[in-house]
Amino acid sequence: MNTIKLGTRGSKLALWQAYYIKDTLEKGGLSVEIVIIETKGDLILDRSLSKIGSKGVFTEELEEKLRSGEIDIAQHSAKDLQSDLADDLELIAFTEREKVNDVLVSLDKSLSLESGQPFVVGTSSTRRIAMLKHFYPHIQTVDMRGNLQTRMRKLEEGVCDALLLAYAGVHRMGYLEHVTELITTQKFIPAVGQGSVAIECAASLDPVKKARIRELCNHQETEQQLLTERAYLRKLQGGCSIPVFGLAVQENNQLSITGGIVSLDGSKILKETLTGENPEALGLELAGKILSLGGDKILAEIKSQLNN
Ligand SMILES: NCc1[nH]cc(CCC(=O)O)c1CC(=O)O
Repeated sequence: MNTIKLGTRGSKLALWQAYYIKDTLEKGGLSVEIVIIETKGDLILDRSLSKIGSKGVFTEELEEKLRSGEIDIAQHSAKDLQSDLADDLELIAFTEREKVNDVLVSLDKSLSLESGQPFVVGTSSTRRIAMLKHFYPHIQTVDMRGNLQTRMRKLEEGVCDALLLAYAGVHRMGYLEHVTELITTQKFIPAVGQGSVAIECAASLDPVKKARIRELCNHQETEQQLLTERAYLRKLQGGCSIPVFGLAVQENNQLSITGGIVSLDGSKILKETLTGENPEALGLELAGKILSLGGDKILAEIKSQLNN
């Protein structure tokens, strides 16, 4: 098989993920060349993602190069991927998910959300801001965009007292020593897809290549979880800027998902758990339930607030 061209963003986190995929494929005897591609999301650092608005700010340029054949596959944090993929693109693998939690990162080891002490958290995720308002109203937030190194630098400069981040990214970047609290998933349910790396390709990619890449990189349990969560997200039409959350797990051969939505000010939260067999059907069923319980109103309210 000729060399696989793997497209990736150029941030340190993206490159960690790209080398992780490259290693996995090379252990299986394939050769891989990494191709770095800049995306809109990497360029626009002065506006929060919810305000840039367009879907796929981190994926569009990569997808164009999949279509043109300049690259064979692209890697993304599964969490950053839109839930509705175009018909000519496919997700062929989801790597084994690591710890899904959000974590508090601080240079002050004593800081914790549970302690009740007030402090300032840097984040620009609408989900994290709304969840903080709901569960930890004593916490103030400041907007914090940029890649993980930039955020760590701002933390060091004292722009905030702590950051709220995905364990997965903190682990990949080697910042675990600064984690002061692992936030329970009883409260903070992660974003759909958090903790897994997804591999995307054009539907037209050589089926032999596709099958081999999938065989080497896909983790079946993770895939079932992500298909469930992504079906949920798709029906709610939540891009990454909507505070929708969802976490699927397998227990005793049963698939279950807990997910919901929270209003931007944290005042309203809906959360339900459902069990089922088929990932797609289960995700859609949860979305139907959340929408019918008032999620439709919360969603409409969020969309009008984000457009202002
Ligand atoms: N939104 C940016 C982003 N996309 C993926 C990760 C972390 C890695 C992952 O969840 O797989 C992060 C950073 C964060 O949210 O803290």
